Amino acid sequence: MPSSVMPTSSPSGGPEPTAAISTVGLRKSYGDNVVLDGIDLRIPAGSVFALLGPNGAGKTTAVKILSTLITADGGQSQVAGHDVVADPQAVRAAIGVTGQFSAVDGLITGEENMLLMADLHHLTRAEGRRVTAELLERFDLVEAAKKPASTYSGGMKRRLDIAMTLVGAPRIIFLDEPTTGLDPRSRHNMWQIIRELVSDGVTVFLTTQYLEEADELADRIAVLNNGKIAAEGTAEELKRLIPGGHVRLRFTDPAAYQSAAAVLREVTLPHARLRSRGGTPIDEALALQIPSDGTQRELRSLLDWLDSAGIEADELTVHTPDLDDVFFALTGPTTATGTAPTTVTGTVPNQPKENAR
Ligand SMILES: Nc1ncnc2c1ncn2[C@@H]1O[C@H](COP(=O)(O)OP(=O)(O)OP(=O)(O)O)[C@@H](O)[C@H]1O
Repeated sequence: MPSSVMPTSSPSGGPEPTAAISTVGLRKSYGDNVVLDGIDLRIPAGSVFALLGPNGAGKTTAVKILSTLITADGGQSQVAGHDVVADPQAVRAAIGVTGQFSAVDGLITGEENMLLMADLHHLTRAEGRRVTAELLERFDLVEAAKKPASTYSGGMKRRLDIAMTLVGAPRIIFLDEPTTGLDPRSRHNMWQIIRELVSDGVTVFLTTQYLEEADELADRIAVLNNGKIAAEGTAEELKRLIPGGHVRLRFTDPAAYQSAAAVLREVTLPHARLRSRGGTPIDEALALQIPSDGTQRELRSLLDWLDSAGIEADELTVHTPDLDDVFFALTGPTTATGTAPTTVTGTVPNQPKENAR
């Protein structure tokens, strides 16, 4: 299993872009719990960086250190060209932070929340009103502006939270799990907002549990595990690190499924869960998974083999590795708890060599 840290230098060999955020040997422990065990990061200005990791990996801890909320035990960090320990005020002036727990005060209106933020940033009254009006418009909150924030939906609250973060026009924004708990539409809206921020030149440091989110947004992704960066690179680079391609055969007839599974030795039948709805047996997991790199040559060979073995699936899909595969491969089996496989894995006997890994 790959565990090396990928190079962060510019692949073109040209001069490296200015780093908005960089860390060298960052360390943090709570008692015996070593949370960050020497983290090196270099995040170019104007890019989106996603920090992935299982629950408790230390993502929020990293955000807190870089945003000067807590101090590291060792190592160095620079944000917007300022050392976080030597010059925390300068760092704070350059950044915005939207945490997992909203800064929105539910008792006052959205507009009042924004004006409060403008006061905190020492904007004049007129400037505060101008910025507030502009941001409420931009985040589609004009209609709700005069209503107490407690009446807002989760997506509206999150938009207000980001709008409040932008009052100070930060060049670097930390978004700690910005879409947790949002429905798919609100999540896509938030992604659009993040893309717009980046097109304005803002650097985004994102932590997320959603691998799809990192895939959609991030220029570079780092996977944090056991206190270290297990891998770092673009989504494509990370996907290439691990084998995970497979062909999935799905059956609607349990008997056809079982005879195919018998042919594909080493199957684990208990994974196939038979369910009954309204008296009709429906098996959502009548699926077999066969390792494959998805090339035309391999697929042709696999189809020939399936024909010769008398296996006829109702659906055949080709899967290339996704970030889920990367995440599970790099962060170990314990993180897969609760995600019991819905497929069974078999090897194809007597197949041409390239089909059986
Ligand atoms: N103030 C604290 N005192 C003691 N331990 C802490 C403290 N803050 C965090 N930890 C521990 O540090 C580890 C990392 O926590 P952190 O919140 O950074 O993880 P995370 O990757 O953000 O997790 P999640 O995805 O669940 O938010 C956890 O084991 C957590 O229990």
